[in-house]
Amino acid sequence: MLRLNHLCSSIFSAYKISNKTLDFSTKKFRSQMENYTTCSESSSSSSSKLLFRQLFEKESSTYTYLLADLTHPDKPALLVDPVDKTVERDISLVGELGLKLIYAINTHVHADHVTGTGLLKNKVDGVKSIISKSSNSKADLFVDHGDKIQIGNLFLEVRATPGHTLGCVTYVTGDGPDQPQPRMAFTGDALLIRGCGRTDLQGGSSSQLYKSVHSQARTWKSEEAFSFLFSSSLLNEKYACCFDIYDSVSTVGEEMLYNPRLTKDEETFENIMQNLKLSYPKMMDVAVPANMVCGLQDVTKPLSG
Ligand SMILES: N[C@@H](CCC(=O)N[C@@H](CSS)C(=O)NCC(=O)O)C(=O)O
Repeated sequence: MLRLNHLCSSIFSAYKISNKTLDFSTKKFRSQMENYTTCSESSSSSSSKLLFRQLFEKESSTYTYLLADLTHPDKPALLVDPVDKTVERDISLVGELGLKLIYAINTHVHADHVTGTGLLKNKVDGVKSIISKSSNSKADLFVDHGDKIQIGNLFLEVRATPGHTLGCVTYVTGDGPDQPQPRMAFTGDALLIRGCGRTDLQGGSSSQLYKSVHSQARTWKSEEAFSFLFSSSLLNEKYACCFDIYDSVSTVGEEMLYNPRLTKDEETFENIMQNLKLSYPKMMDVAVPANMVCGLQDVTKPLSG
């Protein structure tokens, strides 16, 4: 409940976006928020019911997300950005909840940890790995901007958000009366809570990241400002000095108002990004090659790509 209160206090205020004031305290929005009280299940007025879990891996400070359609007879599920070190935890949880894991999907080729995708494929029958085509990695299935990933009656839309890496994508829960509300955006490391992914490695570009976020923002309908934003990494300084569990979620609208990097003009943003002075990720030389093959530690099955 504390968590809900935190969300409410940061969200239930009037936000001004593109000269349009959005009232976050509406009755409708409050009732939608109540679906997140336990942070585990979200229902819409439809027959689909989303199960949602945010899971954390301490060493790399990575968030993994578990999503499933609870109303479908198979309870199909997917994991967004699994980590190799926490694969057993993820498999146990999927089993305990009676879910059928069908996809292990990645937002991009990570540099700070090895993806759990390969281990999941080896340990759970039928799991397929997914990554963007533009990542140039190996996987079972590739996605491009505009594609949809179906789990039961729920789906995720794929939105290209390059800039942190060349092939970064954001997965957004579906739009429509039978899809959960508010929508949820899984941004990987493109847009972080009060920050963004670094742009100095892996084909990164600050100008491209700026355009990715702002061009997406222009396409958002006013209600989408309410969408929850879930990243895969925390801002480096946030984790190092003032990590607070309540900062594990934001909204699209909140970031468009308060993100200290992306609310600046493009030139200032590029200047900020050039002067971050972040150290080289500890796992980079191991993680990137492993993640280019979706983390397949022991390649038993041929993959396309
Ligand atoms: N300390 C970590 C790496 C920290 C880091 O560089 N984080 C990345 C995301 S993972 S490549 C990032 O983009 N951070 C942005 C920021 O401003 O903090 C390690 O060595 O693993």
